[in-house]
Amino acid sequence: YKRSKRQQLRKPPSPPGYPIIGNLHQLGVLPHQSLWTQSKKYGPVMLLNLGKVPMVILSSVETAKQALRDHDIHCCSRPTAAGFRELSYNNLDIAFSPFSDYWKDVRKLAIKELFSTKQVHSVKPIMDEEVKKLMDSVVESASQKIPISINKTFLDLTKRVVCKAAFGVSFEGIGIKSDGFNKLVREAFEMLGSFSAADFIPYVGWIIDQFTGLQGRRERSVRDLDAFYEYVIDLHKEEKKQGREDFVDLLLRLEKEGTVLGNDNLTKNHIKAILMNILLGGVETSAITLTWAMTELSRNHRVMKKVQSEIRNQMGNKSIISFDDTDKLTYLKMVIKETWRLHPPIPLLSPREALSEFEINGYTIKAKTRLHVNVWAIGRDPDTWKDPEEFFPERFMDNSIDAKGLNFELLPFGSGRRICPAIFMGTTMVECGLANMLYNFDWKLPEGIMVEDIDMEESPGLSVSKKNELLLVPMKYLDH
Ligand code: HEM
Repeated sequence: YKRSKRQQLRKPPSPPGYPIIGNLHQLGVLPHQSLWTQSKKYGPVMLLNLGKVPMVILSSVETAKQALRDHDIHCCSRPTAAGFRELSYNNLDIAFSPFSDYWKDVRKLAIKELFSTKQVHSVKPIMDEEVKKLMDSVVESASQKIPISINKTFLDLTKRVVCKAAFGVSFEGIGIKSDGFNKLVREAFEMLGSFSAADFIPYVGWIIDQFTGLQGRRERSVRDLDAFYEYVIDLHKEEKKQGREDFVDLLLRLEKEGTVLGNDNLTKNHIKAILMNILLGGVETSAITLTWAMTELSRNHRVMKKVQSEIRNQMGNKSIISFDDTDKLTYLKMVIKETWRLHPPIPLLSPREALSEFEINGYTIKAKTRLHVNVWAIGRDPDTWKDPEEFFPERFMDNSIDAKGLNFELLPFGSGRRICPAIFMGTTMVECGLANMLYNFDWKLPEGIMVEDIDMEESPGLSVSKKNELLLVPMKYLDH
């Protein structure tokens, strides 16, 4: 009986690998790209063996739907991995915690207290103030006709908003230099996205991590982030603040009240782990989207002009566009969706782990298999999208595809039980940041740079940002 059961199992196709390491060497520096190339040969359900760990890559709308909708309950856990474990104080956060009562409770709490529509609305004054500061600084550069780094400008905006909203301090109040802070966040994302040999090769993997320096980098990243959380928490304990309760105040209050999540009492480590999700989730993903959007617009003059005239016609003579003004900006929303199609900030989504056996396309996915949905590949699939390499926002005109996790063609926020809980907050920051930059300024390339010179190279990590700086010269559109 056992043999006949085994014969019924159909393994997904796999590229050939080496003994011990399996397919580990085939991941490359940008795994979403190399896995996309492999999936063209081996199909939309592909099995790789990373040392001892089986990993399935799903690369089509249909297979993503089967996993994240039909079998979500079978694969809504997260695998343990050295990077996730160390950065999340042993999986005490939301994003990397395995499926458990603790995860259910902490996610519920976050949705109610941190990411609700009401909370996002309470952040509106902060967002308006920070956007205004950003516009003032860009006006300076415009008056001197000097190019600015779009990557840094947007990262500056999102970190200022997140620091104020979540940690209650202005960014300068944190005491880390701007570049140091950017590095801290980028390094953490690289550590989260790195494939650590210790996770895949028993007994000797850790030696490889020591040898490659990965272990040292990870320890440094954990230490630096920990110092940052300590500083922010101490600041909150010292001060008797008036006014709006920020995320840290709220978590400290819940700790004091003896809140229980799953079987755990909320402790300082739980708070730090949750702050890690807010910091990393909140700062980079939105800034990455904004930078790619400006990059695509700089390469597509027609789309740039069209979106600017929509914003300028609709907004009249405002000085700042608030996030509740963006409802009418339908073409802007299409531009953002098109950016997410070609440049999803987390191109392989965060990994899932199968809790029990199930089937996709008739192939057996065994319990404990690690799953990744390659949303980057889905966005470029010619069976789903006409001329997929072209940046053409109008493709969203005659359909109701949105990015909220129900249309499997476009999954920048994932789907199912693990979907990003902060879709509203993320979308709001992106729409507001982009609308203001396009409304207040025209943009041109620096002297001697042609459109063909704009590169699209990506930087590795769990989230994938534009590797090189996009430099653009702002020109003030109107004096309000
Ligand atoms: C444009 C902005 C954003 C994008 C594209 C994005 C994308 C994602 C993706 C792809 C996931 C994994 C979904 C899955 O596994 O199916 C995720 C999870 C998550 N995101 Fe976001 N995110 C954004 C903004 C934010 C913000 C602003 C925050 C918090 C302030 C945040 C917090 C989280 C958390 C806590 C999770 C873990 C959910 C869980 O595992 O239960 N994200 N996000």
